[in-house]
Amino acid sequence: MGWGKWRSRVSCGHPTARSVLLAMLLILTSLFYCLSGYSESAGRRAPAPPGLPATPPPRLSGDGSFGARELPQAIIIGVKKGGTRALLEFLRVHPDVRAAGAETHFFDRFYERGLDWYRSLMPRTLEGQITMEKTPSYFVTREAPRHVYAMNRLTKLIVVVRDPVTRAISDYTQTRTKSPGLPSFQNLAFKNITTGLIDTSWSAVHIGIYAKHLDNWLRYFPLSRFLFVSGERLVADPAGEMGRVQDFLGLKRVVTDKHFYFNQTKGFPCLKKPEGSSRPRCLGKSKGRTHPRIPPDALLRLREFYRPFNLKFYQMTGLNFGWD
Ligand SMILES: Nc1ncnc2c1ncn2[C@@H]1O[C@H](COP(=O)(O)OS(=O)(=O)O)[C@@H](OP(=O)(O)O)[C@H]1O
Repeated sequence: MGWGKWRSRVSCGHPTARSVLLAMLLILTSLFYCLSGYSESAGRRAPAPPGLPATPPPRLSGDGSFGARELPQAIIIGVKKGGTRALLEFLRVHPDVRAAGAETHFFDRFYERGLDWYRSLMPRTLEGQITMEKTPSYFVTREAPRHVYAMNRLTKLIVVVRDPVTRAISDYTQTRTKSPGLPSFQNLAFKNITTGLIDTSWSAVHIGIYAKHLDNWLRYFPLSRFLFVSGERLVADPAGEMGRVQDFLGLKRVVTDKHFYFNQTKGFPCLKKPEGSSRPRCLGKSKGRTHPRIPPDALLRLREFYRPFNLKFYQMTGLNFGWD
């Protein structure tokens, strides 16, 4: 069959030629849709099926590093000299915890700098990791609960508490390290040593009135939002206390007794493998200082002073810390 004849057959609409043409058209059309559909899904995110959230954007930051900085979901708010550094360092061993290393003091000193500034201090986190920070002065700062509430009323709050008498001596020991000429502990703790009148305006004494500070926080947060960690048990049984903390934070119990050993020289539990290191490490020299000897009658008077506040604190928290 010659070219002319073929052409005339096609143009004349011969049935065989028509079906061949139709088949070719169909193939071409489906090929076109296939190709255009492919390029669409490669270039754009497919819409989420009804009722399901759209695929979250990848947590890649502008500079290409992984994760995003988030505001903390949990904060160690106190207390100063309670064992807050130990707790944070123990938590950082957990792969799902990322924490700001230094105390940020956002809610007590730098609140006017705003939440974006605060967020910028946080480490990057991946999906499923929680962001934390510790600033022990929050617990005794009047405005702190209101500020934390304004950020997120569901923030989890951890308070490491320690016998207020030992805590006061620890606080004093730290101040004396920085100012060697400081008067004696009893000189500062008592308005009048003979009458035994306590100077509650001295911060080392004031911080230990836990019931009073907790009262201020309870104006904003229910008790269920708090976890009270015993500073004494954190030393005597770090793994046990860490179990409670991980449960409270909704974390798998990853940090266990396998992570700790008791360092006889330091007199404290230390980490076998701290975050980012494969070598054992204890906390620095500023943690676990030798305390000065305080006269027994001064200690006794101070214990008497704290007793009713401690009992109130046990009642408020439903926990007996055994300080009396
Ligand atoms: N594992 C371990 N290693 C060393 N120290 C430990 C540990 N666990 C708790 N502690 C106690 O922590 C006390 C210091 O508390 P903080 O970290 O809250 O102090 S601070 O407020 O941040 O300055 C610190 O107080 P001092 O003993 O008075 O120095 C320690 O008693």
